[in-house]
Amino acid sequence: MSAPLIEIKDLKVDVPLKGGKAVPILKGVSLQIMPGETFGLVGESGSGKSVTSLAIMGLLKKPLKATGGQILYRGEDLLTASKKTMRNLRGNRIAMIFQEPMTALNPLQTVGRQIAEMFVLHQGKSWAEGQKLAVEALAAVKVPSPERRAGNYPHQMSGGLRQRVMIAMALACNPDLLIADEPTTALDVTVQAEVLKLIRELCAERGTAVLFISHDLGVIASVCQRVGVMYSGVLVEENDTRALFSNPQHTYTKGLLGALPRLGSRTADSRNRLVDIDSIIADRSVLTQERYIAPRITEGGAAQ
Ligand SMILES: Nc1ncnc2c1ncn2[C@@H]1O[C@H](COP(=O)(O)OP(=O)(O)OP(=O)(O)O)[C@@H](O)[C@H]1O
Repeated sequence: MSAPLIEIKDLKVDVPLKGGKAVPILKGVSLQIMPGETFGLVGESGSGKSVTSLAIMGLLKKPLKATGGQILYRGEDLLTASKKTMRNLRGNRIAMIFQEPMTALNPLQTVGRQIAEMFVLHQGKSWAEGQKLAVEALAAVKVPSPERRAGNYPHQMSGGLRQRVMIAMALACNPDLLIADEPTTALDVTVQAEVLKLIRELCAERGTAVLFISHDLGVIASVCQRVGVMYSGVLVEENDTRALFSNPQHTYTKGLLGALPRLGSRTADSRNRLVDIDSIIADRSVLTQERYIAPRITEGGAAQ
């Protein structure tokens, strides 16, 4: 089995308070993402999914503070890497797309120029070459009439097209890892399905690993090979997607799956009702004390 691309070991992130106390945000998260693997992080709002991804990108801002653990990328600890190293990695080797492309795109520049800039800054191309590559990148994400569209400003595009532009920018330098934080949450269902298909296909073609963050189990199931379930700053369960969906081990995961309405099956519990997670367990703090991390199964069938 090859070495992990990203290995997070016992990552702790706090918000320090006056008087030396701190609010724990991540309480010792450990996970591995293999080269080319699509890893999903699922969990309710506030469970720590975005903070985990910001830590990988080196973008934790005050008051958030990494207070322990390691984030190894090809063996180098990103928590102690220099600002210069992180600048070189971001956008180039590790790229990110967000829920709302308008917050990441510059409203005053054409999308063609913004994509071209990736090639100029990270690959030393000339602007003329960058513009040509930008049109090719738009074509690769299936934007119709890419040459004409390269001259559009972000506000002249639909939400779905803007997300395609973000994907084109993120994949411009063929990163090793794409972090996708709720990339389709703001899109309507048909556009969402197209964008998910695009991410899946492009990353598989290029061998790009994906850390896919979502609160939507259906989306995770359609994209990811392996899934981690976060609850209150703890990775409470991790398994291959199929195994996790067919045989959830952790009480919270069972609750999440029980709360999903399913076509073709009227019952989520024996009384035809969807499960309310709060009704499963009265004291939610108990949930973080339980963990189930399934070993990875290698191609030969051996557990690691
Ligand atoms: N800048 C900040 N200052 C203080 N607390 C923060 C900050 N950013 C995040 N938090 C806290 O950290 C916890 C985890 O937040 P995070 O954004 O990672 O959750 P999430 O699982 O991504 O949720 P969502 O799906 O809503 O984005 C939350 O309790 C949140 O309030």
